[in-house]
Amino acid sequence: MGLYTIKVRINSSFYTFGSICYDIKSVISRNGDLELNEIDSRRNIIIVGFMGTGKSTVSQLLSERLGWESKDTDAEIEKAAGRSIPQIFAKDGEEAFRDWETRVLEQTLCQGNRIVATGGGAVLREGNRRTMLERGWVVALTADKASLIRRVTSAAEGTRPLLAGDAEARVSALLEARKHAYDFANAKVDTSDRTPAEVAELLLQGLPKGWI
Ligand SMILES: Nc1ncnc2c1ncn2[C@@H]1O[C@H](COP(=O)(O)OP(=O)(O)O)[C@@H](O)[C@H]1O
Ligand SMILES: O=C(O)C1=C[C@@H](OP(=O)(O)O)[C@@H](O)[C@H](O)C1
Ligand SMILES: [Mg+2]
Repeated sequence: MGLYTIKVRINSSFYTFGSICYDIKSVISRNGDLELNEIDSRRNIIIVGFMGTGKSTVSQLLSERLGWESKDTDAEIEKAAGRSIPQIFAKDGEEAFRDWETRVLEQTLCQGNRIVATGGGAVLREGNRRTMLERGWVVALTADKASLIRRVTSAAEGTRPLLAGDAEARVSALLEARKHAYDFANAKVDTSDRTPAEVAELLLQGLPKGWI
């Protein structure tokens, strides 16, 4: 047997090994043994879907309803980067944003009992899809094109760099490009003619029996 030196760079309060999350605070060296406490990070509700399907809105409602913490990966990215999403896209480009997204998704899902709203493009990387399926129940919100356009062009909107310019044309092109991107989810809820509260209710009804 050779002698191995294992170096772990700790820059966060958890550490992932394979698909399991360990709490760094509970890494104790007792009698020279390394102990890692596994965090139960397999029970989360993860919301995916195209921009404007209502992921961020519905995650807040579910959080109030279940008393689970709600996290929005876009907000977490902005906090961690200290910049807005349009600023990240403008200065570093989409790939840099996707790298932030992968890191934040991994961190956010290293806990349990969370409602996690993702950004519409978080499903594009295979590794992200795997992480989501390993860490909870993935629900895809959908909506027809007219509803999406109405929502993403409303007064308070304008924060999505991928829709800059002709938002209607961009929604059409991206919807086509991503038409199968959300198929991996465990369940789907159509939000077109539903209020966010109705969407939240349907989503809860579709959870596996005895899961919450
Ligand atoms: N079911 C719904 N019906 C009508 N408007 C909605 C619905 N869900 C969300 N919205 C509105 O659409 C816009 C986008 O919602 P948001 O939650 O930010 O979507 P996402 O996070 O999926 O991009 C917001 O102005 C929000 O108030
Ligand atoms: O679909 C996408 O690629 C994106 C969706 C946005 O989130 P929402 O889906 O919450 O708008 C945000 O992550 C970013 O602008 C990129
Ligand atoms: Mg959102």
